[in-house]
Amino acid sequence: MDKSFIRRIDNTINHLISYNHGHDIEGLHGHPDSPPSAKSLRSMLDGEFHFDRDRLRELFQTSDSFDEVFLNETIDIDTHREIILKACKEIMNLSIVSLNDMQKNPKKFVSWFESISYCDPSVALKFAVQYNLWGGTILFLGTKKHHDKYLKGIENGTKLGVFGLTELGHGSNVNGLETTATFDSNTCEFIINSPTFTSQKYWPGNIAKHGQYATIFARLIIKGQDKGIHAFVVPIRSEPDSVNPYGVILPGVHIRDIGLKASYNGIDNGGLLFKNVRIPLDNMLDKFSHVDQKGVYHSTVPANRHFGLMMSVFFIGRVCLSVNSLCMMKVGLSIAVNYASNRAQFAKTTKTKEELPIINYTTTQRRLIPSIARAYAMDFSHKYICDFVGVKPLDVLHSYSSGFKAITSWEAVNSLQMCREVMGGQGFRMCNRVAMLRDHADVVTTGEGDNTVLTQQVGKFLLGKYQIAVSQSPPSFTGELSFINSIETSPVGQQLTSISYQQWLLEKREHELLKELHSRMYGSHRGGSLVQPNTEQWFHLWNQSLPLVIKLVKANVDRLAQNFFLQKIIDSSNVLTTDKATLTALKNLCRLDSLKQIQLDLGFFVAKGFITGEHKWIQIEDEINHLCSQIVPYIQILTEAFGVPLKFNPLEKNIE
Ligand SMILES: Cc1cc2nc3c(=O)[nH]c(=O)nc-3n(C[C@H](O)[C@H](O)[C@H](O)COP(=O)(O)OP(=O)(O)OC[C@H]3O[C@@H](n4cnc5c(N)ncnc54)[C@H](O)[C@@H]3O)c2cc1C
Repeated sequence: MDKSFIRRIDNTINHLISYNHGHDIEGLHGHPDSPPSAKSLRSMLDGEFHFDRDRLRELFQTSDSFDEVFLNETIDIDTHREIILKACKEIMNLSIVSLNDMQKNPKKFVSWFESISYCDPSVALKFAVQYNLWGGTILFLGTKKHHDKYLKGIENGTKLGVFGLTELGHGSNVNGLETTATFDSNTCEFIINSPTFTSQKYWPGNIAKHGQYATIFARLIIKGQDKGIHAFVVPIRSEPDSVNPYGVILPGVHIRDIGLKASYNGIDNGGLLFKNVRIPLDNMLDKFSHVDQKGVYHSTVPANRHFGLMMSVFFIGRVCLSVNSLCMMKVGLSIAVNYASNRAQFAKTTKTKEELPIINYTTTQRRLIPSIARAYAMDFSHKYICDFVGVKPLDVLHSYSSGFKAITSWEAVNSLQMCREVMGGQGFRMCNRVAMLRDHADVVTTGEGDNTVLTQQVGKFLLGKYQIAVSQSPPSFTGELSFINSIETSPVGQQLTSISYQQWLLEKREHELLKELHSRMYGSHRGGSLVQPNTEQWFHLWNQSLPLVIKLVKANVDRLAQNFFLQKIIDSSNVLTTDKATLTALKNLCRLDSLKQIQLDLGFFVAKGFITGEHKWIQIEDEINHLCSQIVPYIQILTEAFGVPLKFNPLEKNIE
């Protein structure tokens, strides 16, 4: 997005809107004349793949595989797992996406993944394992021979598989994996071994019951030399037959069932150990490196980049999990908004008989509306991020997917907790889904990379870019940091709801935090003495800076989310069918989201002198209340636009 364009964003949006609609948006105060168009909002959120989304909604409504029996009665986990597999097969039968879409049409794939997240969350996670991870390793790390052999069966569910990265002893630090794949020059095979108890593959779905194959990440050992972590396809069960629909466990493979979990009990997570399991040479996924018949190792990438490169291809999987948590949040908000709009408690005065729907209470509005604003911001952001695949470098995409996954899933958990509370006792009932969704969204904060650990990767990426920029004379900020070049020394105005002012605050915060982190790590706090990376001193400094890193990543995501939201408003204003009231609603949501994020970090802005004035704190409260009061009349339109299928929106009808 062009920087100077953003800088004049208030004027620009006004101009674009008046150009298209003959109306000055700043002239709109109070409620717009008419509510936003549910149809326009729905079409923005459904995006270009709305037909696919509708086909899925239709399936969910009509098939009893999506009836979520577990919400109404206790079912054993085995039954649950079978229901989930059946539901996945029905989705597969629609043939909406192919595995190749992860590479060729990621936006379509992510949109599909978000749509399958409306129903029992185990369905989406089963697909995350089968398509994104097991399928993803074959697609991204394998070559033609692997594609020909596996992709079709993965897509239609006849070859179910495992993504075996995490071990009992190593979760976040997967670089420390212990499983070995030793090349045997006599037979030209690899021997897969779990040398210790802690080296067992631990957690992956599809282990305990359904998986026939596993992609196993293991240390490649050739002639006693450790060549680092590589990926191998290892059969773990025999071909299915009429007696054993998922085959029998193969010799040398040991499997355990992880059992009941706090959520996702439709997934057969397990532990997996290998004792001298032999696999042919061809089972090495050899996109980046291979071993020839003579046992000579060949690689197209430097050893120190090999593992990082293997992991970075999972960009789309991480975006999928992020939109998965976003979808759970949207569903929860839809349910809670229905409840709050219909549930009446207390009258305005003792003389009045009629009780007020709880949505009228400011606290209810404050618990729901800022999250709705965030949901819109995150939705638009993820769509633009998908557009960057193949355009922006892998490290930038990795930074986006990691930062947004962390901030979105954390927000989803907080928001779903708020939804639960807004619904009082009804929020506890499984059949009302919100508590169930909260417990599932929770796992997204850990899966596909623990959020806290992911933020460190984003922090290191930003720090590295900053170091390159400031080492030049004069400093030159490009790419992801180009926003720094044009931050004004002081804001043009200080009106709290001015988009330009909000943008200035968000940019200033990110820049200041980055400067602070750089100063700690690169020595200006210690008179400029440079700390060598990969030393104990560097570790100590980095460790001390971790809370700062999380703040930085939040700042980075908030700034980007505002940019993406503004881009969406501009793009929508160029679509003649987008009416004025819808654009006004979007603008209010954008302002509310930015102001809410600023409020959450008010101490920083005040301490830095970016927000001044004795009464500013209360003015921010009032502005947020005011924006919520502007939005509340059309709150149901905003959540209806999320398009939650009736079956998954239990309070669409009355409380039972
Ligand atoms: C339901 C579920 C399904 C899963 N499916 C799969 C799968 O299909 N395949 C697969 O391979 N894996 C899977 N996983 C594993 C998942 O990827 C790991 O749980 C995750 O990477 C975190 O590892 P861990 O659980 O060992 O946590 P740990 O690494 O033990 O982390 C515990 C805590 O320590 C903190 N921590 C760790 N290192 C640092 C550090 N350097 N700095 C600061 N804090 C740190 C983390 O933030 C975290 O809060 C699944 C997990 C779950 C829960």
